Amino acid sequence: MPSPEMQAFFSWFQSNDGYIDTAAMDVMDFPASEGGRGAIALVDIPENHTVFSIPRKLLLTPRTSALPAKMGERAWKKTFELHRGWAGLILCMMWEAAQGAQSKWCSYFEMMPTTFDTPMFWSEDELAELKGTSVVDKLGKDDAEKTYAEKVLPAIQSRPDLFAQEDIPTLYSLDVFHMMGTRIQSRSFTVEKDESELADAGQDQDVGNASMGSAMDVDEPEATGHEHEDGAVDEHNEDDDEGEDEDGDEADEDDNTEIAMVPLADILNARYKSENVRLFYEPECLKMVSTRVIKAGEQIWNTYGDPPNAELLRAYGHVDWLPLPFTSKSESGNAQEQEYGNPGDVLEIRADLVVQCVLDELNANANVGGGNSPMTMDDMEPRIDWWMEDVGEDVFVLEHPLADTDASQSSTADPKQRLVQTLTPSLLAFIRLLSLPAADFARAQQKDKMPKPGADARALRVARAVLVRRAGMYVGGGVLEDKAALGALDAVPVSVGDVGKRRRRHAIMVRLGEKRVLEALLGVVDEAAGWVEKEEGAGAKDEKKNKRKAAKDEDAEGGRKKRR
Ligand SMILES: C[S@@+](CC[C@H](N)C(=O)[O-])C[C@H]1O[C@@H](n2cnc3c(N)ncnc32)[C@H](O)[C@@H]1O
Repeated sequence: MPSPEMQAFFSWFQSNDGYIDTAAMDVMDFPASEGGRGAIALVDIPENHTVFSIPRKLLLTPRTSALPAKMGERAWKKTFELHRGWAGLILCMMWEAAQGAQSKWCSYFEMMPTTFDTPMFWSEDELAELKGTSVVDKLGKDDAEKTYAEKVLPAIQSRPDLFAQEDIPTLYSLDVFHMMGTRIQSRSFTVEKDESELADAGQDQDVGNASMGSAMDVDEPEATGHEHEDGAVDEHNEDDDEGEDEDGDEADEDDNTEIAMVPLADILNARYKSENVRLFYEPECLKMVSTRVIKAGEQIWNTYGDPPNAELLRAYGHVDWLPLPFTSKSESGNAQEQEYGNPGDVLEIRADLVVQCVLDELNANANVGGGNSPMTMDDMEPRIDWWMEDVGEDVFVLEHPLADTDASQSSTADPKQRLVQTLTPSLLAFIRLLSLPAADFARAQQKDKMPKPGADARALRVARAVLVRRAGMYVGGGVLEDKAALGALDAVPVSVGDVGKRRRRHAIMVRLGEKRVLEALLGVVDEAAGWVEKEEGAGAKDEKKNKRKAAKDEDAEGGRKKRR
C-alpha cells in the first residue's frame, strides 16, 4: 500500500495528464539494499511496453518554473548568472517548494526524500574513511557553498518581493540549497529540449540551459517512432560531471539539452546491469519503456550508467554489492570463495603521481652523483603541457584486469599488447612521453607525434611505483584488512537508524573495490616484469650479437677486398 504522499502524488500526476499503466506497475518498499522505495511489475510486462509517460509540462526546469520570468532575463543571466550550472534549477526548486500548495509541483516535493547518505552530508570523521578514494576529490562542497554565497543568496536578497526575507533561514538556507542540489544529483535527467515548445513560448533557447551531468539520460527514439536501439545511450556523463556538484559546469550555449526533474521517472532504482526500462523522449512527453520482458514481482530498474561504487556513493549515496564475475586467488587464497563488490569498480590515478614516479625512476638511474644533474619538475613541464593540449587526460582510469569490459582486449593474442591494454594505453603513453631523452622529446614534438604506449621494463617499474604509492594513500590497509573490517561490521546487523555504521560500511566497500583493482594490477605488473626484462635482455643480447656479426662481416669483406 503506497504511502499517503505517494497516493497524493499519483493523483496529481494522473490529473495533470500523466499516464501510468496501473495494471502493470505499482510503487512499493524494497529492502534498503535494493533501493528502498521503487517500482514493481504487477504482471509480466512485455518488451517495448510503456509503463508510464510524463507530459513535458510536468518536468521541473528553469523553463517550466515561473521564477526566471518573474526575476527577468537580465537579472537571471547577466547579474546572477543563474543560467550556468545547477544554480538556477536549485533556486527554482527552493522557490517552488516555498510556494507550498500554490506550486504546481507541491505533491512532487512532498514525495521526495529530505535526507541523504551522500558524502556531501558526512562528518569529517566519516569522510576520513574515504581517504584515497576518488570520492574525496570530487565532492565539490566548497564550490557548491561558493555558488550559494555568491550567486544564489544575493539573488534571493535582491528580491524581497519574491523571496520573503524572514524565510531565508528556513526555506532558502544553505541546508535547503544542499538538499535541492542533492535531489538534482540523485534524481534528475538530461533531457533534450523540445524545439517546438521553445518556439511556441518565443523563448530564448539559452534560458535555463543547465549544466551537463545529472543522474540519468533520456534516449531519443528512432525515427520510426518508439522503438529503440539495444544498448543505446546509458551513460552517466561521468566525464562531464567530473568535479562538478551543485555548482555544475558552465552552460554550453549551443547545448540543446537541459537538466530536468522528471516526476515519477525518478522513482526507479538502479543496479549494475539490471536495467529493464529506459526513458525515451517524444515531442510532447517522456516515456518509460521496457527494454526486456519484466516478470511479475520483479523490480522495475532504470540505469544510472553502471558507475563504480565511488561514483554511486558520491552522487546517489549507495553502493552496488553483487557477486563478482571474477575471483582472485591472491585475495581469498581460495579461488572458490565468492567475492562481492561492484564489477564496474575502477582505480583512478592522477597524472601528478605518475610524473613524480617517472622523475624518481629517471633520477635513480641517471648517475646523478656522477655529474648528471637530477631531472626536476621544470624539465617535465613542457611535456605535461603538450600532453594536456593533445590528450587532455590528467586522471587515468584503470579497470580490473579480469573485468573483461572490452572483448577485443582479451582476444588480443600478443601478451605485450594485452599488457598495454590492461595497464591502460594512455597511462603507458604518458610514462613513455615523460621518460623520453631530451633529443627524442624534441623530435617527437617537432613531428607532432605523441609517443605510442609501451610496456617496457622501465614503464613497468614506474607503473609499479605508481601503484605502490597509490596504495599508500588509502586508509585501512589492503584488501584483506578491509574485508576483515567489513566482516566485523557485518557480524552485527546494521539497524536502519545507525547512520554512522552504514556510512562506514559504504566507505569500506568503496575503498575495497578500488584496492581490489589496484592489487590485481600490481599482480599483473609483477608477473610481467620477469618476462619483459628477460625479453629485453634477450633483445639486447641479440642486438650485441648482431652488431658483432655485422662488424665481423665487415672485416671479412674488407679482407676479401684487400686480397682481390
Ligand atoms: C532516482 S532515486 C530512486 C527512488 C528512491 N528510492 C526513492 O525512494 O525516491 C535514487 C535514489 O534511490 C536509492 N537507490 C537507487 N538504487 C539503489 C540501489 N540499488 N541500492 C540502494 N539504494 C538505491 C538511492 O538512495 C538513490 O539516491
